[in-house]
Amino acid sequence: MRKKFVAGNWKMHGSLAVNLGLLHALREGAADLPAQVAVCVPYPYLAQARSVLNGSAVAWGAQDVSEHAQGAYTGEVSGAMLQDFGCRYAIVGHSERRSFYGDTDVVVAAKYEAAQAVGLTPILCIGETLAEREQGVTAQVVTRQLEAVLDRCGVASLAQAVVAYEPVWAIGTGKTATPAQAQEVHALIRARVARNSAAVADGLQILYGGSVKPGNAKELFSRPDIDGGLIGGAALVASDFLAICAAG
Ligand SMILES: O=C[C@H](O)COP(=O)(O)O
Repeated sequence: MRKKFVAGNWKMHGSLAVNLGLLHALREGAADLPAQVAVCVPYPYLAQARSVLNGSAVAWGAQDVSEHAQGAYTGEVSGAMLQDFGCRYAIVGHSERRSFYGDTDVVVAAKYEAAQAVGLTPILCIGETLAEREQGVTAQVVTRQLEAVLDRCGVASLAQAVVAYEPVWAIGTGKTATPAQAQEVHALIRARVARNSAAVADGLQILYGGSVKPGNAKELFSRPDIDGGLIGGAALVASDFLAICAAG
């Protein structure tokens, strides 16, 4: 039986002052929830997340990681540095990284590998754009994105990873995929992994991301292949995020 997992992705939001109240509210509010809970914060706030969340039920992580272990890569942050700050997770392949910063499938797979090399759990984001959905190529797109990682790291690596299906057209738009639409793609992802390993597919947490709110979380999370959510905007409001976590 897979445990539900709800992760917040703060994106480029926050300040030391604003984060403080949010982190303390999560520390207290998530104490007795059955779901696993994590927040992925901007790099400068990792120390603050560690300081407030250490010893709590809430894990923390980063929103990206370099594919390089170390060296002359100005502006990059390595997996080992994230480990230094107690991170458990690193998001890789978020559609905003893919579209704004040119992260290709190959780069995303390299980042996934770099995260795992230091013991971080990558949260691998995959998902189609609106144009791709309208062209009827959703299955091909998510399969291609997943296979980039399968080809590089093998199916066994997914036993130490989380996948997040995030249809790009649903991110920050208020347009949530219907539970049936999301379930269909989640089942397809799990079936593709099962072609390589039924056991890994069975244990794999596949999160849904894209305009998840307190009002739609329960219905989404009740679908058999939806194991929780990767939450953007609603993760910035403690009561909303905790309500979503409680739906898990
Ligand atoms: O990583 C989170 C997703 O991009 C979802 O963002 P959203 O909940 O604001 O739509």
